[in-house]
Amino acid sequence: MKLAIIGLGNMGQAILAGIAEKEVVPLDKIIVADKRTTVQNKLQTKYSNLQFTTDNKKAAQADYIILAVKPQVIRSVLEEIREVNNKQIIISIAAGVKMKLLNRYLGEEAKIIRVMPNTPALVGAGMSVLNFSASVLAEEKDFVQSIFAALGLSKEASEEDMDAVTGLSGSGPAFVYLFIEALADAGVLKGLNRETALQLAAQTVKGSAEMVLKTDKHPAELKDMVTSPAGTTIAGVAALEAAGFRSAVIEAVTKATERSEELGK
Ligand SMILES: NC(=O)C1=CN([C@@H]2O[C@H](COP(=O)(O)OP(=O)(O)OC[C@H]3O[C@@H](n4cnc5c(N)ncnc54)[C@H](O)[C@@H]3O)[C@@H](O)[C@H]2O)C=CC1
Ligand SMILES: O=C(O)[C@@H]1CCC=N1
Repeated sequence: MKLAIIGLGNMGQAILAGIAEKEVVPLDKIIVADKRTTVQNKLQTKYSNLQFTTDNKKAAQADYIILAVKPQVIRSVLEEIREVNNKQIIISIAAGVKMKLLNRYLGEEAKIIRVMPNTPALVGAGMSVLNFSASVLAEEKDFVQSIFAALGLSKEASEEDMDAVTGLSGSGPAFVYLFIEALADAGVLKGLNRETALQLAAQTVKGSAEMVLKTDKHPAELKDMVTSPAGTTIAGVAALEAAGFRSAVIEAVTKATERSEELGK
């Protein structure tokens, strides 16, 4: 069994790092392809057993092929690999790129899996959402699920949900980083040193997220637990509400979802 990753940018490298860390696929069974040879130098120093190529057709001989190129270049890569590929499993992580388009290039019977991962996969804390074409066999599904489960949480969704998934968990890390940066800036404004402020901000977000995931409590209940009558927190919550924090976040996910829909056209 051989795995290829085509496109070793931010997300391709995050997936590779997660696979290497968890040893879910041995590195000597992985071939990676990118047009940039500078990526090769960097990756070969880091992972000595990895096979690297600039030839997508060579990578497309693998059994499972992860396409981690941008939506804007995926058509040209599909053109290249479709000459080689016939019964392999194609895993596309491209935002907005629909099954219909992938089928147009690879055939109606092609085994295609759409996945929307996110960059925290790099540290084993990713969120990946998978959508399978009907022709993918149970054991193939299991194998691909095992890869993404090793990178964090993984779950299945219908294709119609994939744009919203992209807007929320695909793009979401960037929104959360903005929040962390803003928390840290506020700490600095109030006299904390930058290093301390950033650590406090990141651990606060991590701990709060774990409370949501590990307790059965609704976020509103968890918020109420922090919010003492006439205390500090309610003063801050009121300021966030006055500034339209919730509607700004809803608008961010809505715009990201709409952009994913656009990329699919
Ligand atoms: N960055 C993220 O957080 C996430 C990205 N994605 C999806 O992952 C894909 C890649 O995104 P990023 O890693 O952010 O982009 P990126 O620009 O960092 O990486 C793309 C890589 O593809 C390479 N490339 C370009 N043309 C190529 C070709 N013809 N053949 C082989 N390699 C080629 C580039 O050299 C680059 O290394 C996109 O489709 C995006 O929608 C999905 C989930 C999250
Ligand atoms: O910004 C993007 O288009 C990609 C897809 C989801 C996260 N990053």
